[in-house]
Amino acid sequence: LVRDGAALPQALTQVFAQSAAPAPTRGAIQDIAYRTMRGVGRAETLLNNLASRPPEPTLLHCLLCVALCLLADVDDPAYENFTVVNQAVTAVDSDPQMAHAKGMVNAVLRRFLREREALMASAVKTPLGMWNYPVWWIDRMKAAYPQQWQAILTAGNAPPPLTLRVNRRKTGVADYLQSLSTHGIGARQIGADAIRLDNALPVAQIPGFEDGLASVQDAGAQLAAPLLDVQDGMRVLDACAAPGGKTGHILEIADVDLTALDNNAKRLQRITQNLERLQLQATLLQGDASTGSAGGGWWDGLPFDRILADVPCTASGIVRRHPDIRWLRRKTDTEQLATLSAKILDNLWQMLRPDGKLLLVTCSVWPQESEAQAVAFAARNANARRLPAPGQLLPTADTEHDHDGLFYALFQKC
Ligand SMILES: C[S@@+](CC[C@H](N)C(=O)[O-])C[C@H]1O[C@@H](n2cnc3c(N)ncnc32)[C@H](O)[C@@H]1O
Repeated sequence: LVRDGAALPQALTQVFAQSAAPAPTRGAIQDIAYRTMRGVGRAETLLNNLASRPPEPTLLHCLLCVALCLLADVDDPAYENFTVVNQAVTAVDSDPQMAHAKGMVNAVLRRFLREREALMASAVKTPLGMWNYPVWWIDRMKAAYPQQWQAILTAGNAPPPLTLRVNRRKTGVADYLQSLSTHGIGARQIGADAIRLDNALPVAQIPGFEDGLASVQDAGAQLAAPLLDVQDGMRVLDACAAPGGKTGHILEIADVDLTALDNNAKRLQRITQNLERLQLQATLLQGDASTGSAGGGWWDGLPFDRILADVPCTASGIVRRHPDIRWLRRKTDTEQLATLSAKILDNLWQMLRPDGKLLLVTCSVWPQESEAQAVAFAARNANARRLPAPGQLLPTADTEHDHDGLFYALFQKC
């Protein structure tokens, strides 16, 4: 399904809708799927070297790639080798379309185990086998970040930690850490409101989650609401708001009149759910952030004091959380999304009051969507003064400062 263009969460939802698999099996399927997204480049390289005539990219090809991903992961093996081989062979045997290939699958996987060292050494000589990203992605990263490209690609292959945002309306970081400790959950503070758990947990096991004491949000994303500099009584627009991570944070920080806009009705429902859990309120609107300043659209014509523009982007900075993104994106997506974002920014700028502030956010590391976008916006709008903000944050898996790759540029209207 992902090969056909479906995002992994949607692909898994589709698979689970057609299966009666119990919860633990679904958990295992999900884990294998995410591992596969992180390792499929190497697995395909291995398969090309292992099979004299690798199967067409059909179910059989996918199954071999999944098995090779699991067998190649010697640092964090999910299963014993014999389990992987036996399960792969059993799966092939149980499908009338694939059963003829049972012997081949068995032979390929066993040969891999016999010759693993040499095969891995050969696979990592190719960029795809070494880094597990499309080659165009690797080349672009090298060009954009000649010094850091390897660290960025490595960070994107690491499993993400679970980072929480403590709801300061309900509790404080110290008290919440204490509560986690009482529940035997190891964690540390990594930002003003950010806590990183030592081990990931299902949200149902996070103390006070259902009562809105904490939300799941990357530490880098938690910089948005404080940077926006919201004060009680302000009129604030969160322009590309769904699923509402930053909406919730803004409302936790100040009593503002907040409009949360998104053009996707289904995703807007997720803002409703999140705000209900946090017991906070906003006006939710479905609309296109790139239109509406000229009247006749979703905007009521009253200027905003603050605008958060968390524009749609390639999400190239959050690949460790969404390892499928690298395989779904096309090289040309960056330009298309940058063009849309520029339109959104210019439109929103008309809705900002003089002296007001607009914060541009992307979860991308491609300069075209981030720094170049900010520079071009300032060049187009002479009344935009750029204020200090972090700029490009590169993803890092450092335990003290762990965060995704994000970009922040703050503008004030003169
Ligand atoms: C990066 S996500 C926003 C994440 C969100 N701010 C948060 O912190 O949870 C970008 C959002 O922009 C929305 N979007 C895309 N194009 C849009 C448009 N033209 N107008 C409004 N929203 C748009 C998408 O549906 C998506 O929900």
